[in-house]
Amino acid sequence: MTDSAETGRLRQLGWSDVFAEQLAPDESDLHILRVSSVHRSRIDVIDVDGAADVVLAPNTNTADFAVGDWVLASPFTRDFVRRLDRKTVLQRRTEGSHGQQLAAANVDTLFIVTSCNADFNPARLERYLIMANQAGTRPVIVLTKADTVEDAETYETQARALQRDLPVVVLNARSPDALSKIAPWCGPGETVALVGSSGVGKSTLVNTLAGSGAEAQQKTGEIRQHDAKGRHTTTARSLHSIAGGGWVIDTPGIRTLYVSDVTDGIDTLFAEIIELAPLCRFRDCTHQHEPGCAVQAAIAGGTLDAARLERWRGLLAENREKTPVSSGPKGNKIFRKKKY
Ligand SMILES: Nc1nc2c(ncn2[C@@H]2O[C@H](COP(=O)(O)OP(=O)(O)OP(=O)(O)O)[C@@H](O)[C@H]2O)c(=O)[nH]1
Ligand SMILES: [Zn+2]
Repeated sequence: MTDSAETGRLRQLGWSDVFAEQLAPDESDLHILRVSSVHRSRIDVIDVDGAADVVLAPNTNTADFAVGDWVLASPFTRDFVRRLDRKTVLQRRTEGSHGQQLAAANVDTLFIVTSCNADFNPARLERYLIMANQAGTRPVIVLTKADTVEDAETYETQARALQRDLPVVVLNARSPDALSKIAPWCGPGETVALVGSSGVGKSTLVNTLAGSGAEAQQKTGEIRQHDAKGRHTTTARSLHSIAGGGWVIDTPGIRTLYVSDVTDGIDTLFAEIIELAPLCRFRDCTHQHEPGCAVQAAIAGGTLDAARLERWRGLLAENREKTPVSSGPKGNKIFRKKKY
């Protein structure tokens, strides 16, 4: 087992008990590494001292790795030994196939970025929230371009209503104080990622997070290394250190992700509807026309937004359509019509 000073340094990299508990006694001497980028035939890793090395077996499928993963390697040969189980994993559905592509692993907080303008779209934000819930990451809504509107509070109120206890941060991504507003989620050892449409300010925020100091530039900038043929290559790292001590994962794939097989995430997002359902008179109530429906009663009473119920239905239907039958969502039965 690594000594406590070493463990303290590993924690700066995002290491936690969830990973330490996975180490077998005979693995105590192995090199602990974090994946900083994934390429077609190799992975880049870092350790507490910066860029490190790992050698994958020939023909390893690097699609099984994600930026943010923890891996173990032999300290002598640098040979890859194994990948540790993930705390959280963000995946994206690949277009035209049923496969899922890994976007990032072990992300603690997902910043869902949108602007105080026409980009603000509750239905799309709900999709991102579902994805974060499903992945096990903590979602935070970041409302950018607050400096361009008079009524930022209107957007903030709408964002807060999307999910219970949802943190919402309103800022100008170009202003230096943006960092202090998102700092609570970016402390030492914390890993964050950003999603959102083009132009909402994700790059601006990543730059703000990385800071502008020489050391930060060096840490987050491009890294030079030898490729398989011994040539020097320059590659962009996807795991950037944050000025406050945390890490931001910024891979090309992560910025736009899709909804699929996310039943649990949907249940969390629409918790107030899920909690009302058992109060309906009929156990298999579809919440459309049945007498004694607690969901319809909440809409009539003004405590539940009818549009939200519709979006819940739409997302469940979409999820059912996109999810392979073998792992079908348990929520399907809600849609099975029954004659009374
Ligand atoms: N006024 C103002 N401008 C902003 C703010 N955030 C971003 N911008 C500007 O909006 C433009 C787009 O910002 P980016 O950071 O490139 O957006 P992005 O989300 O990274 O976009 P993609 O790289 O296309 O995904 C830039 O000109 C930014 O300077 C903000 O909070 N206020
Ligand atoms: Zn009902």
